[in-house]
Amino acid sequence: MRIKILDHPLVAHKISVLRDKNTPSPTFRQLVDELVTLLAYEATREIRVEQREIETPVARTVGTMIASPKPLVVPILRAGLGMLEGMTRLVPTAEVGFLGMARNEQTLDIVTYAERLPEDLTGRQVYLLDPMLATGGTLIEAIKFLRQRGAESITCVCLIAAPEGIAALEKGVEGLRNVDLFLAARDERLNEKAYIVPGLGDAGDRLYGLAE
Ligand SMILES: O=P(O)(O)OC[C@H]1O[C@H](OP(=O)(O)OP(=O)(O)O)[C@H](O)[C@@H]1O
Ligand SMILES: O=c1cc[nH]c(=O)[nH]1
Ligand SMILES: [Mg+2]
Repeated sequence: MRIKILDHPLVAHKISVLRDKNTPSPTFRQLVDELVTLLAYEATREIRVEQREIETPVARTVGTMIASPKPLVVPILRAGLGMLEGMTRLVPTAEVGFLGMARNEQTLDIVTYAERLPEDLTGRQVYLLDPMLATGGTLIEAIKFLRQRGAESITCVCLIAAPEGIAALEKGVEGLRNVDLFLAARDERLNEKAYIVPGLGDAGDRLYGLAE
C-alpha cells in the first residue's frame, strides 16, 4: 500500500482549524470541502486517462481525457458524505456509489447498514472517502467489499489517521495490489476509546450534529 501525507501549509492550517472544538458545523463542513479538493488533486494524479481525438476551432488534435469506465467515488456514510462534493467538483464525470458503515463505539465492530454500488466493479478505479482512519476497521471492511465486487484499484482519501489504523490497514490489505492512501495528517495515537489523538472528535457529529 502506498501512503502519501500531504505536506502543505494550507492543508496544515485548515486541519488546525478543523481540530478546534469551537469551530462550528458550517465552518467545519466548508473546511472539509476545501481540504478534499486539495487532497483530491494529489489523489487523482494516477486517474486513468485515454487519448481522444478532438476538434478545436483551429485544428484537429488528440487530447487527454478521463478514461472509460468512469471512476467511481464512494463516500462512507455518514462522515464521508462531507467529502463528496469536494471530490466530484474535481472529477464531475465520476459515478458515485454509497456505503453506510458505523462502528459500534463499545465493541468497535463495524456494521454495514447501507450499500448502493454497481454489482460489478470489475476493472473499476474507486476513490473511497472517509475523513477518519482510527482503528482501520471501517476502511478494511469497505476495501474488502469493493474488492469482492471486482474493483481494480482503490484510492482511500482520508483527512486524519492514527498510526495504529495505518498499520492495521497495511496488514488488512496485504497481498492486495493497487491500494493507496492519501492523508492530510497522521496523528499521534488512539485513546482508550479508539478516538484519534489529538484528532478532531467525531467527524460525523461535527459535520451533521450529535448522533443518538
Ligand atoms: O477506523 P475506525 O476505527 O473504523 O473508525 C473510523 C470510522 O469512524 C467514523 O465513522 P462512525 O462509525 O462514527 O460513523 P458516522 O460517520 O456515521 O459518524 C469515521 O467516519 C470512520 O468511518
Ligand atoms: O477520532 C475518531 C475516531 C473514529 N471516528 C471519528 O469520527 N473520530
Ligand atoms: Mg461518527
